[in-house]
Amino acid sequence: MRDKVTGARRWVVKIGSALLTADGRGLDRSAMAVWVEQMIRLGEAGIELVLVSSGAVAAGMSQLGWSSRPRAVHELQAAAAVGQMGLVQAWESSFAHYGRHTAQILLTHDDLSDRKRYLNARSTLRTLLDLEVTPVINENDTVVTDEIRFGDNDTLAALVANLVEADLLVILTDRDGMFDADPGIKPDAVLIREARADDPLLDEVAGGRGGILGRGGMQTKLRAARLAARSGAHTVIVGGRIEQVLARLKDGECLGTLLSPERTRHAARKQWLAGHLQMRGRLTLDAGAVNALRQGRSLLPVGVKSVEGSFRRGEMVVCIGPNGLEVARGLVNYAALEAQRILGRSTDEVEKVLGYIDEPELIHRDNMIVL
Ligand SMILES: Nc1ncnc2c1ncn2[C@@H]1O[C@H](COP(=O)(O)OP(=O)(O)O)[C@@H](O)[C@H]1O
Ligand SMILES: N[C@@H](CCC(=O)OP(=O)(O)O)C(=O)O
Repeated sequence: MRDKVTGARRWVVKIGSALLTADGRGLDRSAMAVWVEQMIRLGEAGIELVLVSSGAVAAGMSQLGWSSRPRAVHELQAAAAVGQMGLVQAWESSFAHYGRHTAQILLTHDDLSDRKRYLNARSTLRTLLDLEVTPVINENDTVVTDEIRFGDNDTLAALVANLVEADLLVILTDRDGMFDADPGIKPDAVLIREARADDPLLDEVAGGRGGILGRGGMQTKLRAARLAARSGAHTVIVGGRIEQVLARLKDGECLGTLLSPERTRHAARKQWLAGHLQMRGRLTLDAGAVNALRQGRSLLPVGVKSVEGSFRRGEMVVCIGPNGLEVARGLVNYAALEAQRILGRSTDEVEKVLGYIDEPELIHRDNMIVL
């Protein structure tokens, strides 16, 4: 029984090219339908799920009648642009059987390293999850080069897991999990059931590159598990063709390889916030807001008495109590000029003052450390 898996409420599921495209013969729609059925059941069990789907290049190659993966990046990008259409259509129509919608999100790593774009992507994803729409994410292959060359949706999936604060990253692939050697080279290799993501011994076993369609191999999956672990998420690398794989994972069956983080999600997030960012401004709060923050709630504009500094959306600010002492720090949802205009205002008034509303919170509790 894996309680970290059965207890996970937010999952990121990544499906690699090799699986999705039936080893190069176009999209495997029947396999997609089987995963969708399981994802729908997970949703019914109260799990929020984000899908990271590769397969655009492979689908495009088959639509264009190409039998071998091109080397030139512009050809890969063209194939991805063609294939992405079919890929999202296939997901959408499969979810539509259950009266559910999907949403296409194309991201690059740069989008997630810029704090403003990071927050924007995060609000969109949160909103989609609230609307019970399944986001289907792929790399924005038209504008990336290295990623498309190396096939790195594993890393993208891990960054998405950090972004949405997933509890669990499930990487579905064409093997049953991570073996102690590449099973393509050593047929008697043994499946690793569980390990710590940071275990250095794993570097040796994950040495090989992937197949002709998927490109990352186990190396990128291991790196993804380590990245996901930074925000406290567990990763399962598991065979996507195993019958009812997602449902059985949810039920706690020991399928695939479970890679665990060294820290809890809360500790990981705190460390990330504490270590990486420079303070750009100060918000002075009233006593009510200080209490709310101490009870684990978000900071609303209504509890803010003054704003100092020239910060932008997504930057780090410090929150000071009425006694002048620091209470919290966090990533702010509004730039300084806007924050000035909405301080002391109720949530209803924010939209009237600004003419729009990004988020009701000035700092969301997930983006804050209370001291
Ligand atoms: N230690 C290992 N355990 C399992 N598979 C491995 C290992 N090392 C290398 N591989 C290779 O990685 C491949 C899966 O990666 P990849 O082709 O990139 O798939 P995907 O498209 O699912 O990302 C497997 O088919 C396997 O040959
Ligand atoms: N983003 C591209 C390539 C990503 C890729 O190859 O990833 P993977 O198969 O998961 O190793 C695509 O959709 O084809």
